[in-house]
Amino acid sequence: MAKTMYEKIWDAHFVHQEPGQAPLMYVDRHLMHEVTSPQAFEGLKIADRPIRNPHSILATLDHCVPTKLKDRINLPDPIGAKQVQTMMDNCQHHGLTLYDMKSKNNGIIHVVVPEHGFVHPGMTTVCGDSHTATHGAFGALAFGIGTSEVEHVMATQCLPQSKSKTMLVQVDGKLSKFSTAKDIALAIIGEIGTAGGNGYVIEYAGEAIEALSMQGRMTLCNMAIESGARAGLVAPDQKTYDFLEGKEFAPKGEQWEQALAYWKSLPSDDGAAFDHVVKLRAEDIAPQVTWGTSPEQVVPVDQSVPFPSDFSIEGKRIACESALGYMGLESGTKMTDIAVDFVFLGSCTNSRIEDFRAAAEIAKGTKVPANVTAIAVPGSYLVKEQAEQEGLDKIFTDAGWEWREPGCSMCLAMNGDQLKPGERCASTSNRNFEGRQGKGGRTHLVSPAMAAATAAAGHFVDIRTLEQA
Ligand SMILES: CC(C)[C@H](C(=O)O)[C@@H](O)C(=O)O
Ligand code: SF4
Repeated sequence: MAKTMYEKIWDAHFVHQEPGQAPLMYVDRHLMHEVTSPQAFEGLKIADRPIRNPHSILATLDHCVPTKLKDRINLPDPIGAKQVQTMMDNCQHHGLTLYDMKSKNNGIIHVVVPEHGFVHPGMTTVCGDSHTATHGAFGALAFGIGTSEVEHVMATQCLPQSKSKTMLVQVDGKLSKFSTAKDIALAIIGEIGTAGGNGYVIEYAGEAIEALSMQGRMTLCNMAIESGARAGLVAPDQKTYDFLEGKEFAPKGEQWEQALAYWKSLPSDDGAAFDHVVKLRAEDIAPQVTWGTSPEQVVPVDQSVPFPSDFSIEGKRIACESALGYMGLESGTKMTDIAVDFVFLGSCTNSRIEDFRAAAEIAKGTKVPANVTAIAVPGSYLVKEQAEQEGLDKIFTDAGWEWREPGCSMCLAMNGDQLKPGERCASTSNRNFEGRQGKGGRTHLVSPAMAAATAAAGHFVDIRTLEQA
């Protein structure tokens, strides 16, 4: 019978099912950061259990890590400092690979892991972090788990998992040069809503997805979780293999050939049935900006803040009213008339080298207005190094941006980088919930190029109009 990629990975990792209980799935890779692991290590200690496969684990420090160099030596926040120290102690005790703040490999877990080729097509991958979906870009089944599950996986290398339904999101046609993977991700969420993916694993396919670079596919899969899906997947292809070949944790020699043969068997079979299919045309996807407090509250940049009456479903109408109040916005305001106080270029959605290249292209020769703060935060030290070699840091600092050390930074207010109440931010991250970037902070999600144009103008800009100028 024709199978989807998800079904193939599922079948290959099925271990056992007790009657009346969820199936047990084998876990290949376990990613870790300092926020969701301490209680799991504590649980192991109390039960006096070892870690079953320390080699399946790769850990980093990212969420609590300050991005100002001077603060990285003595962390100003005692809670963050304790989480960081606990992670270092736990990894040392169990002999785990940890990219700590002194490591040249340090950075955000979902940026660092692909840099070293740690996750391969067909692998099951978990992490106590919802944006684990990022690694679906490699055709791996990757998803976030809770802290008690982190402990369970460390002890057993298995996870009780119910089987998901399958959704195909097919994006046909060609994207305009102004739109990016981020715009595709936001447009999909705008279309299906933040609950649209509930109970599903999404496979992204179609000409526009095939045309994305590996980094673009990571951005897209990163946001699968924001549409409510368990995970996002893109079929592996030559781009995937080229990306992985030669990386530290990629198979070598004969094992590479064997792996390649397996990877090539993974894409969904012709005629495989999906439980739900959504189709979009890439040509229709304009640069997107969120106006509300949920990623689904999004419009193309040339449109206006909606009216509650635009929504026929009552829940969405109420959500619109509440979001407008929190965001301090009036219906009918053109998105391009909304001024910002802050611009954040970073997060595991958009802090890879291609993101900095795209933003720098627009930032070049511009000046951030005096009343705007713009920070560029590479996702890892390797991204930072590469960007500096290309002179991108200079482009940003010449334009009045701050150039920071890697970490989650202003994606979430956990490390000193945050908005003040009422401040408005154009952000390349993935969540615009109330208080996400600081209590009372107002977040608008955009692509890196849109963020750079916003930083230069002090308000949102339709980047499609820039070239004609
Ligand atoms: C801290 C962590 C549990 C959280 C997540 O799961 O996503 C964080 O990374 C986030 O983006 O909100
Ligand atoms: S960058 Fe943001 S979304 Fe990604 S792991 Fe860090 S906090 Fe979560």
